[in-house]
Amino acid sequence: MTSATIPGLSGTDTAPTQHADLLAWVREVAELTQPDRVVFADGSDEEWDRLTSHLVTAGTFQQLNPDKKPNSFLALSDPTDVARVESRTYICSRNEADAGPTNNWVDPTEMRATLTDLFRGAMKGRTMYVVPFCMGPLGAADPKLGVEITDSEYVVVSMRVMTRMGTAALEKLGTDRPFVKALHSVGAPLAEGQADVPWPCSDTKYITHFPEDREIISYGSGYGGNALLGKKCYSLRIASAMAHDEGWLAEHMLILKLISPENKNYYVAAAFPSACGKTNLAMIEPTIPGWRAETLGDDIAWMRFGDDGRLYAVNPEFGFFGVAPGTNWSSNPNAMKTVEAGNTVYTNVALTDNGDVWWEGLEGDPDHLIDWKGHDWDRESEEKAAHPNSRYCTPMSQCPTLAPEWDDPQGVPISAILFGGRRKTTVPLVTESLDWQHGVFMGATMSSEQTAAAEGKVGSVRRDPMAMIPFLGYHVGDYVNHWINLGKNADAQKLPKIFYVNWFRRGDDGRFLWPGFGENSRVLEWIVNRIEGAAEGESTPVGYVPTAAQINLEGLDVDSTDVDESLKVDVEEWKKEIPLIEEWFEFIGDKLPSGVRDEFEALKERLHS
Ligand SMILES: Nc1nc2c(ncn2[C@@H]2O[C@H](COP(=O)(O)OP(=O)(O)OP(=O)(O)O)[C@@H](O)[C@H]2O)c(=O)[nH]1
Ligand SMILES: O=C([O-])CC(=O)C(=O)O
Ligand SMILES: [Mn+2]
Repeated sequence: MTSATIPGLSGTDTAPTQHADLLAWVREVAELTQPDRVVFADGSDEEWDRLTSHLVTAGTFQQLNPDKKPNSFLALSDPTDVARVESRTYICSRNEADAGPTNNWVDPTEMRATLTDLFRGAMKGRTMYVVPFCMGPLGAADPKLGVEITDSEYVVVSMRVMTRMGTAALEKLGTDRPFVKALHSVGAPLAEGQADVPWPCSDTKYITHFPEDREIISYGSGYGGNALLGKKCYSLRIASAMAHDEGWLAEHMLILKLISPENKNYYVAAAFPSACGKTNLAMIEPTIPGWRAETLGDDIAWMRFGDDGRLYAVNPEFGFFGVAPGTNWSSNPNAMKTVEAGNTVYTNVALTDNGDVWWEGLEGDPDHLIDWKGHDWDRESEEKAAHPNSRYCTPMSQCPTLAPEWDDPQGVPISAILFGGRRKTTVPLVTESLDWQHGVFMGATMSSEQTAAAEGKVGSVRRDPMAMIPFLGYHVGDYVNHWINLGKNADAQKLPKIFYVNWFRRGDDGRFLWPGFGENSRVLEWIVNRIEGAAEGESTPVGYVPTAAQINLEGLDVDSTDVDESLKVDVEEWKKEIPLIEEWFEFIGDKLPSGVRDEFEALKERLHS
């Protein structure tokens, strides 16, 4: 096929690919959506400059002061388009039963018909970008490719930061390699002569996944996980379905490398729900002497067993899309150094009078700001200057603690898996599981208070299996069973040990009982020592939990009774969890594996004996 048959691709341009399926799809989408022009994104610096200049002219971006934040930009979104929209997110599997009780489902034929209507003419007045990308190292034997078609320049520049995007990915596609189709529109066509708004989007939103077809279609939102389709949509929802079929794991996990005083490396993967501390832990600065940490990923891990029987993890991403509020030079200096290096897109933070950015929790005490809604803000203002889910989008390569092996297609062998949520009560600072099956039970029943990362009531507790509830591409019962089966088929000696952590337990007055952040290295040290058989822990009804005396608290300036409280296993509090877990298991239904039910019965017995 020649490029001339792609409507909108100018006659003098030729499509930079011979991939027949890709060209056919591009033509089909262009015919349906009727953009003014079609552009293949190459990921070059020249393209970045052109698109960021365009976004500045359009009012979407403000260029930040280059002395403070080189080559960096601030975007203020439409106030209705600030987070993932779980209520508008669908898993359109062929059979409703395969989507399971945690997902919205619509019959795929019906959903495609709805979307076809919405996409008809949806890109009028806009440019349609064809964005080839690769999740995970380009050097992988079987690179995981995708192409996002989008009418948002904001998405193109963000995808360049977050994924291996452009010519290199297009070359990997060759003429016939399979790829995930990821179609996106902000859903705001422009009539002839109609002026654009800085943040086009639609009141109608659909974030849809067709797991059997390995396809994503997203309409109406320009923000984060709704629009950067390589991230949650591909690397978790679609990839979790691939992983289930192919015997691997696609997880909502950071990947961290710990280096002990003896210079031994330990790789840890940790699943916490959105806005519960993954990015912070991924970039931890240990406070205990002799320990160092390096970063491999802050949000997503793909894990598969190696020939040696160990579980290896790679991070499919290329950048960090981190929560800004609370990030500062003391809580997360490495994130600060990463963004200070420039080349960063900030969304919904506040603008200072000297062209820098500010958010709640950042150092400095500005008198005056432009807040995330574009209004004047001063210290008397009642509204927050930055949206609680405001984000920075920044290249991983700028992270000062980046592990040298971050781009290795082999991945890194995982020694420990951490699950953790945000719980004010009940859940101890750290608990070691009895074995893999018990660890899977912990993950399957983990719970957390709702945060601002998705729409919904902040603070209410929900069950969130392995922090995957918004990101499962199939039935939650089948997912938990997949975890059980991987353990059954593995060499138990080589499986990572599973731990449950909670940095967020609180005292009566609402204060955090544990200082968290860099001090979490003390918990990590205990975990590593448990792996080495070199630390004590108490056997409790919920698993092995250290006493305050069993973790290294040297030099820590906190009330020791607070540490005791953070580690307490209160049997009466745990008994109150039982009906909640019961309810959760009923909700999952028949597909819940029997091994997990056995663990529940055993827990009940231990709590009552
Ligand atoms: N008290 C306490 N707060 C923490 C700790 N670690 C992170 N936080 C806070 O939790 C919030 C979210 O932290 P992040 O590290 O950005 O969370 P995340 O899991 O990466 O979130 P997503 O990017 O949405 O998936 C921030 O406000 C942090 O300041 C901790 O150890 N203790
Ligand atoms: O997906 C997003 O918009 C941001 C994110 O990382 C999350 O919410 O977990
Ligand atoms: Mn994060």
